[in-house]
This record gives sequence, C-alpha cells and structure tokens, in this order.
Amino acid sequence: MIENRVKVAVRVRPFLPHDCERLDGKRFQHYLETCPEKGQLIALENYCFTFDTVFPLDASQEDVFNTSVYPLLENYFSGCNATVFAYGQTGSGKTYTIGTCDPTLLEDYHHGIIPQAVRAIFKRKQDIENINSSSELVVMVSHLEIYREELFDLLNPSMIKDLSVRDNENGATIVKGIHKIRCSNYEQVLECLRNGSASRHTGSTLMNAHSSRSHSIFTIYLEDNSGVRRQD
Ligand SMILES: Nc1ncnc2c1ncn2[C@@H]1O[C@H](COP(=O)(O)OP(=O)(O)OP(=O)(O)O)[C@@H](O)[C@H]1O
Repeated sequence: MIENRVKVAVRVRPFLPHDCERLDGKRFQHYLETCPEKGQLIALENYCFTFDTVFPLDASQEDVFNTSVYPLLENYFSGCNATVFAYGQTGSGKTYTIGTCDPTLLEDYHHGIIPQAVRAIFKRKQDIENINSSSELVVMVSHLEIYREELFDLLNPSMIKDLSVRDNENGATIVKGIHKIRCSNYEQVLECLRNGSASRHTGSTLMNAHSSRSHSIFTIYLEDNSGVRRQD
C-alpha cells in the first residue's frame, strides 16, 4: 500500500481571554468536539470528519511538533523536501502553531514548529558531524512573502521587483532571485525569522488584532557539500 504523502492534522485552539470579552457574558460553547483516538472532529454534535490526526484541545506546541513534524526530519536529512503549512481562518492559530512570532519573547513552552525544527536540525547536524568529521552540511534560509499576488523577499526587502517563480531544470519550482542566508546556529536562523517576520504586512481583523495579511514561506535548505551522498 502506498502511504499518502499529504497528511492533514487538525488543531482547535482553546478559548482565549479576548474570546470571553467578545462573548459578552454568554456561556462558552465549543461547536467542535475533538476525538483524537479516532482522528475525528465532530461539528454541531452531528457531523463527523476524519483526519490523519486530530489533536486534543490541550495539545502543547511540543505535542504538535513531535507528532506531525519530527518524523519528517528523517527524510529531510536523506535529501527529500518536506513542507509544513498551516491553513485556517484569521485568529485560528496558524502563526502561533508554525512559530513565526519572535520566540525570544515567548516562554519555551510556546515555541512553535519552526524554532523546534531548527533546534532539531542543528542537533542532528552536530550528531552527524561528530560521527563523521568530513561531513559538511550547510544550512541556509530564505523568507518569502506573497501579498496581493506580489512576491516580497523578507530577508532582502529592497529587491522587491526581481523575484519570479520558475521551474528549474530538475522540474522543481523555485523562486528565482530569492536571497538565501547561510546560518551556523539556531540563533542565526531565529534572527532571520525575526527580521523577516517584522517586515510582513499585518493588519487587524475582528478575530485577530495582529493578523498576518499575507502568506509567508520560510524555507530551511540543507546542503551536503562533502560530495558524499548521505545514506542515514
Ligand atoms: N494553541 C494555542 N494556545 C494558546 N494561544 C493560542 C493558540 N493558538 C493561537 N493562540 C493565540 O491566538 C491568537 C491568534 O492566533 P494567531 O495569530 O496564531 O492566528 P492566525 O491564524 O495566524 O491569524 P491571522 O490569519 O489573522 O494572522 C494569538 O494571540 C495566539 O497567541
């Protein structure tokens, strides 16, 4: 049986203090019920939907990372691409879960997918280098924003006009002209994430006072410059 390569995980964010204010004294009621054991979400007590994973309401950032993202690192270190993307209405918790907010302002417990993935990548890179001293793994990052159909290089804001989406000779879709920054440690990647996120278009919506009004793609590239194809 071929395993489905696209996996869908559902996270329902808990009620927050500002939700209570909006309810104006009315009783709390979640119209969604989660049933993590069966991977099901029940809406309005009647409609049942099944997904690869449904997280319990109290799932931590670490639970989400360990279940949905950590397993991808194995293939990532073997040279495969992996994408994690968050989809949902404004205020539903995409930014929080992906972790593009500045992690230095947050307790470790709130660190989202990107900071946790970066930590795991550098740890794994170090382990490989300890075993094999000729190993030369290079980490680079880019940060792209798509806003009103236009591309913005968040790590090089002055280069607005020169970006274009193309297929390369291997059939992969690339963003021509995007600036990649080489990073040697967790802190350097996080600085790129912080700087890029600060340049994003934001606004406020009825559901979220600090709403991202665009899509952003933070890419972590891993290059093996030792010339040896990795088997692990
Ligand atoms: N699982 C969670 N636990 C605690 N707080 C959360 C959780 N998910 C989201 N939040 C909080 O909810 C608020 C809205 O979340 P967030 O900004 O991530 O939404 P969003 O989907 O990115 O919205 P937008 O599309 O408008 O940018 C934030 O204050 C965030 O800290």
